[in-house]
Formats: sequence, structure tokens, C-alpha cells
Amino acid sequence: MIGQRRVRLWTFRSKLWPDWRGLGRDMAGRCVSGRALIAALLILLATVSGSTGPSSREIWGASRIPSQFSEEERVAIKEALKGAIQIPTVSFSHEESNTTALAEFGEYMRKVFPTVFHSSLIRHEVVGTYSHLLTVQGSDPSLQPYMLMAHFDVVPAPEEGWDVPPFSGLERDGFIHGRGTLDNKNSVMAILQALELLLIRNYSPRRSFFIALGHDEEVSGIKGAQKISALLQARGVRLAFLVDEGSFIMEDFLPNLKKPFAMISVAEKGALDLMLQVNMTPGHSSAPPKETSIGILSAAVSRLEQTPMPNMFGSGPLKQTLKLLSREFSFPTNILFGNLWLFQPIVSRLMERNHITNALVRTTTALTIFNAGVKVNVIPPLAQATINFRIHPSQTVREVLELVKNIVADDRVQLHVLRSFEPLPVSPSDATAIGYQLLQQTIQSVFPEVNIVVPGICIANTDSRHYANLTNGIYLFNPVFLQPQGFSSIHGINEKISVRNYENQVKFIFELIQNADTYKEPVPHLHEL
Ligand SMILES: CCCCCCCCCCCCCCCCCC(=O)N[C@@H](Cc1ccccc1)C(=O)O
Ligand SMILES: [Zn+2]
Ligand SMILES: [Zn+2]
Repeated sequence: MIGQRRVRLWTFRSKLWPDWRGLGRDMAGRCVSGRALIAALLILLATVSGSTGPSSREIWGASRIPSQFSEEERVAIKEALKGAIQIPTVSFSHEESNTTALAEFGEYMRKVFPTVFHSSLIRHEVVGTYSHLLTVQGSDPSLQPYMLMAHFDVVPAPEEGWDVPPFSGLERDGFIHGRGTLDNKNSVMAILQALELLLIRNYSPRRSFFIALGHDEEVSGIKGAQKISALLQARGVRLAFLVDEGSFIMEDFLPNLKKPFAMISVAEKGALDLMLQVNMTPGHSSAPPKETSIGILSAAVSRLEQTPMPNMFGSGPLKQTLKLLSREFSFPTNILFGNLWLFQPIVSRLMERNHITNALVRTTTALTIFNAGVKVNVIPPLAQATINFRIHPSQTVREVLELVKNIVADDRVQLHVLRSFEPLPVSPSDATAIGYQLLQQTIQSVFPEVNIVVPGICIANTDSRHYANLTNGIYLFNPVFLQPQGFSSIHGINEKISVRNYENQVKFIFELIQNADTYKEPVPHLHEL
């Protein structure tokens, strides 16, 4: 029955497919087709007048600065990133970081971007000893400011397994190698680099914006981002939106989808670090009791690992993500993703099959620390295990704790919450959401090969949560192409970015800053009034 229905649906849709695609594009917004028409006219005009084509200055307005960089600038762009990678700004733990390197990084930024740090338009403040806040003054106070964020601390990188030393910043085969090339010195450097290049070209913004560069994101953001946020709140700042790390232009993440798609995360998971502890009477191992602290704790954590948290597919932004992506798939995935009203149960199961997509549909349970015992012939009194839960946007810390208690179901296992925070509220991605729309438009102009932009969920955590008090528009997006191998290199080995990818990241921010000045609020339709 279902099989017959599936075939019928497919036949119906495949007949309509070409029309739907054409129609979809036209209906994506009159302004898009209008802009295409204007672009076509400009090309025609330029051809007649002997020029090679319309520049972005012509399309976006007379005062627009084209994102074209000289050979000399292109060399300086990549050399600046290499230098940043060579400073080992490692966050080891809450208590320990390489503070010498953090301070050196501040000096390095000032040296490499002199125009930024000497501009009369920019106020620079050091916050929490090592983090940086730049306030870029716009000329039009009626425009609400926004914020670009990044962090320059990195996770440790022992040399084993790396093709090149992780703090060498070496260029090889078109890639710059090293810890922080994707997470997240690329963004720190690209933001400052784009601004430096704009200022050199005498740019002055209409819309004010902030640049917040954190020094402790990899261990909490409490000394950096949290302090910057408090400072801005005390100044009464409200942000139109902010952009941080957390998502990419995805390539080869989904089976049967060869084309890249840009995912702007509009939601970020929460987190719960829970320590499980069992205390029993110690004793001689020659006469062990029936149950030991290690055995009881192992059984409890094993139950947690074997009992995944509920699949939350159907709530949150993922349905919209798949609906939008469905057009990019071939049969039968296009039918499944495009008709979730019917195929939701199947799709939610499919998502569980892969560890990355599984993380999108549920709160994940990761056993990360286990401690017990000191000597082979001593029954230890104490066994401890720490579990890192990443909480799905549709759940709360309290709900997860309740589920954990029910799964453990053993009073001898004590639960201690070490740290927890709720998922971020979902940021808007509709036609009126300025941050989302600006990112989408900029992606479309800088990366014409990327057909589709979708809202998504960030499965990791970022500094952006510390700014939730200042805006409801939190967008996580790095304008960089990422494959699954690149994802594994983040916090892993052989982290690297191609020179081309990095140049495009600079170009993207160069364009985004200018687009923020010229963004026009959409006019509401009559029926919405
Ligand atoms: C249908 C769409 C499928 C495509 C899914 C592809 C998903 C790819 C995900 C890529 C995510 C990359 C995330 C990069 C940002 C990493 C930020 C980070 O590492 N943050 C730390 C922060 C932290 C948390 C807890 C303690 C200390 C630090 C983290 O662990 O989350
Ligand atoms: Zn990061
Ligand atoms: Zn990280």
C-alpha cells in the first residue's frame, strides 16, 4: 500500500519537477528576479560600452567598494593568517592557558592590521585581560548595530599524527596547516583583514558594528565573551543580530547529496556535564563483595549509553532544513524529505544512522571521563564518571536530568551537575530576519556555486550564548567549505584551510559589512498589516 503510494507520488512529482524548479525560483521573491533583470541589463550595457561586466559597485550602488584584491594584498592576507597560527594560544583548562601567547596575539593583531587599530572610527578595548572588543562607529545612528564574533584560543595539539607541526602555519599544496585554521583564528583574522582592506579603501560604515574576539571560548568564554557581553549590556546596547562560528558550507555530509549547501545555524544545543559517583566500603581484593563501586558505576553509565535520549525529530528547525534541501536530492530522498508529513517516521530513523545527523535529532550522551581505583589489590571506595550531554533545542536541562535519573535507577549512584546551560532559543530565519537575510544574500553573491542556504542546528557550543541577552538574532556561520574530514580535524589532527577558502572568507566579510549598510527592511505585504 505504502509502496504503491510512494510510486504514485514520485510519478506525479517527476512530471511536475521541471516546472516546480522554474516556478520555485520565480516565486522565491520578485526582488530576486527583479535583481536578475537589472543585472542582465547592466551586463548588456557594459558589453555595449566595451567593459567586461558589471562590478558589484554597479549592482549594489555607486559607493560600493569591489572585493578585488591585488596580488600583493593576496600574499599579505595569507601570510597574516600563517603568522597567527604560529602563536600557540592554547586553552588547556579553566585554570590553565598560555597567557604569554594570548598577550602576544593581541600585539600581533595590532602589528598586522595598523589601519584598524589606528582608525578614528574604531574604539578598541581589551576586556578580561586578553579578549578584544572593537566598536566601529557608523554614520547613521538610526541603524541598529550588529556584531561579528570569533575566538583566538585553540585546543591543545600534540604533534603526533600531524603531517606538519600544528603551530607551524606551513603552506603546502594550497593549504595553510595548523591548529586554529578552521577553529577559529581564520575568522578572527578574516574579520580584521576585511576591515583593514575596507579602511585602506577609505570605507566608513553607515551601520555601527562590534567585533568581539574571545580568548577562552575553548574552555567556557566566561572570562572573555561573558565579560564583553556584560560591558555592552551596561552600555544599553541591543544588537540587530550577531554572527559567530558554528556552521559551514557543507560538502559530502549527506549521502546522495553531492552539491554543497550553506547551513546557517539558527539554534545551538544546550549542555549538561554530569558527574556520576558511587561510594562503597573499601577492602581487600582477595575477598571482593558481590558488587563494587566500579561495577555499579559501569553498569549505570552503560545503561545511559545503551539508552539514547528520545528522538526529537519533528520539533525545531531541522524539518525546515530537510524540506529546503529536498530539492537538491534525487529520488527517492527528495520525496522523503519533501513530504515529511508522510515520511517523518522513516526520515527520523534515517537521521539516527550517522553520528553527525544523529546529533541533530536528539540530546547526545558522551561518556568522557572515568576514574576509579589506585592499586590492583585494593577495592576502591570511590568511582566517578563524567558524562557530557548536548541538549536538543526542544529539551531542557531539567528534562534531561529526569530522564537520566530514570535510566540510572539506582540510588547508590549520586548525580552531581558540574555545569549546565539551556539550548539557545531558535533565531528567526524568515524574510524579515535581517541577520539571516544578509548572510543568505552575501552567500549567494560570493558563492554562486552554492545553490541552497538552509537554517540549521549547531551541535557544538560557541561563545554566542553569552550574548543571548543582547539579541534574538544569533547566526552561526563560517563562510568556508567543509567536508567530513575537515570536521574531524577540528579539535583533531591535520586541521587546515585552503588559501582559496580563506581568501573567500575575507571576501565574504568584506561584502557582508557593506551589505549591512545598504540592507533594506522588506515591505510587509498588505494582508500582514
Ligand atoms: C541535514 C544537515 C546535515 C549536515 C550536518 C553537518 C554538521 C556539521 C557540524 C559542524 C560543526 C562544527 C562546529 C565548530 C564549532 C566548534 C566550537 C567548539 O568546539 N566549541 C566547544 C565549546 C566548549 C564546550 C564545552 C566545554 C568547553 C568548550 C564545544 O565543545 O562545543
Ligand atoms: Zn571554536
Ligand atoms: Zn573548538
